[in-house]
Amino acid sequence: MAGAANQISRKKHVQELSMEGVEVPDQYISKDPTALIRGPEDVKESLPFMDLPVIDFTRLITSHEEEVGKLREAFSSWGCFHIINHGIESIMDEIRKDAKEFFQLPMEEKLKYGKEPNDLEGYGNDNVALETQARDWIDRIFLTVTPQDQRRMHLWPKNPHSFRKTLQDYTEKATNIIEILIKFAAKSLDLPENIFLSKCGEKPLSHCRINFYPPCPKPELVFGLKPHTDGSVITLVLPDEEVEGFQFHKDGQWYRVRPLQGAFEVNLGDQFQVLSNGIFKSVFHRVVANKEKERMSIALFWNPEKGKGIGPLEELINENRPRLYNKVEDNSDITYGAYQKGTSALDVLRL
Ligand SMILES: O=C(O)CCC(=O)C(=O)O
Ligand SMILES: [Fe+2]
Repeated sequence: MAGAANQISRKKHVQELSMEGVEVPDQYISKDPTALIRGPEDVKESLPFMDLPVIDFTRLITSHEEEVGKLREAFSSWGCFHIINHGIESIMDEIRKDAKEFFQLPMEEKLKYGKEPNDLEGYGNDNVALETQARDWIDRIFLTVTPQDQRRMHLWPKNPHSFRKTLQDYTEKATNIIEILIKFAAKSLDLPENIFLSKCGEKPLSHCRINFYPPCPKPELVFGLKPHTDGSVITLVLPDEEVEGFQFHKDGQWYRVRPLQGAFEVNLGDQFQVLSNGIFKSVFHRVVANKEKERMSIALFWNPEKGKGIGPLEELINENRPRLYNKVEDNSDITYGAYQKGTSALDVLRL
């Protein structure tokens, strides 16, 4: 009987489970003793808050020295920070509105853009590669954004009718911010501004993931997203403005983050750690579920051109700082495999 019940719930999306108010199904509850958390007791309200560094984007792009210094510090000892004064507040509101509307549509409408079971792209829930691994308490839309000729347009929602255009406008502006941050990251190390970008090739690969975390009756048993580092160079996250949930790990401790109105959150990914020969640090982070409230975030993952080998910049290798990582030809398989196993891609790349 239990098996049959599992079969049924396995097909359901988290949003349906949440609305039906059923018990949290087993496959969402972590049982793996080697998982990166010890248990729900270190997840919840007992954790301290920590404000992330706040970078003023307008001050940064006018090469305000103090702001460039703050960026370097944020990249090298946090791997995670907020940016304000970025100038794209109105399109932020639009994409939030369209994405929320999509998740409110009837299931049969959303399933028109549904992903295939072993695919990542489209609307759907968490894929797990291992039976022992718990599913994340999340539904999402995952789409390739660039290169444009690799978009799978049949998976881009047409409902609400403005969705495609809004996503196009939003990701274009968000990409611009990411590329400026990568330039200023180089400047902050006294390197030519295009040095990282040019290593990443002409056709960066970017994916957008709209993360929708429905309320969970027992949030202490699940993760919205398990602890992980992003495999990207940089991830620009449009966080939920009202509902907290994002947590990060620093100096041996997990911290909660309060939402900051109008801000983006930037996560430095593994590939930037590799490119910078370990000067910049990718951030270990996770998302916890909420008992009463749904939460939504929109992540834009920016990666090098597909097949472009990524290794530490020669300029950042010297006697005092020997090469830390191997060059890797295609990081995406390593990253995804590592997430599924609950390990870090950097362990695979480290010399
Ligand atoms: O929901 C969030 O705040 C973070 C999302 C995230 O970490 C991801 O999509 O990789
Ligand atoms: Fe992430």
